[in-house]
Amino acid sequence: MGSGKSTVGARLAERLGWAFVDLDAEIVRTQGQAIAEVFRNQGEAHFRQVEHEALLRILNMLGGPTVIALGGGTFIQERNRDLLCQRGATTIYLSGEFAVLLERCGAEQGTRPLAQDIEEFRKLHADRQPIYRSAELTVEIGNRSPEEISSEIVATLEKRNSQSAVPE
Ligand SMILES: Nc1ncnc2c1ncn2[C@@H]1O[C@H](COP(=O)(O)OP(=O)(O)OP(=O)(O)O)[C@@H](O)[C@H]1O
Ligand SMILES: O=C(O)C1=C[C@@H](O)[C@@H](O)[C@H](O)C1
Ligand SMILES: [Mg+2]
Repeated sequence: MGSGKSTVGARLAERLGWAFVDLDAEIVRTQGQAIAEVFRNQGEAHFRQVEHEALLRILNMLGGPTVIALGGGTFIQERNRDLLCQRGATTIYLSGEFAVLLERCGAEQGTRPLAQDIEEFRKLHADRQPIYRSAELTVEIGNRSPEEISSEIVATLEKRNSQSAVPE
């Protein structure tokens, strides 16, 4: 949470000339309520089901190359990781110091239900690390701007593509 998936994802899509979809924004649009309200009114289990269905719908409707900003817990569900893998998605973990994430989420107080209590957020973040790190690529956000982070991702993707090209 707060690593910049939505911000960097949008910038990355622009740089690549790809479409961009933000999974949380899609949930807000289809549910007609903020994420915090879905948690409050229907509970986390319901949110996770809605999140999974939204990811499936997005993947089924892709019209071309697309950057998808997942929610902070999307990749934690095994069924979502399986789905992304089956569809050939390149998964990228934006890794950052907890203090940076905390500061950013604190500035948007109330919007992330699982970041309300600092110690619970810290534990959740630590517990999730092994799964986040199973993404195909890990990018350290450091203190860099969205522009700098997306530049690194573009360069990494270009390098991977040139390495996987069949030599003549
Ligand atoms: N590289 C950056 N430098 C400075 N501020 C940033 C950077 N990336 C994102 N931010 C800011 O940090 C906050 C959180 O970013 P963002 O919403 O993109 O995170 P997220 O990973 O999508 O969070 P979530 O897991 O809740 O979806 C926003 O206010 C955003 O403007
Ligand atoms: O880390 C999480 O579990 C979440 C992160 C946000 O993106 C939202 O998807 C929601 O607040 C849950
Ligand atoms: Mg986001």
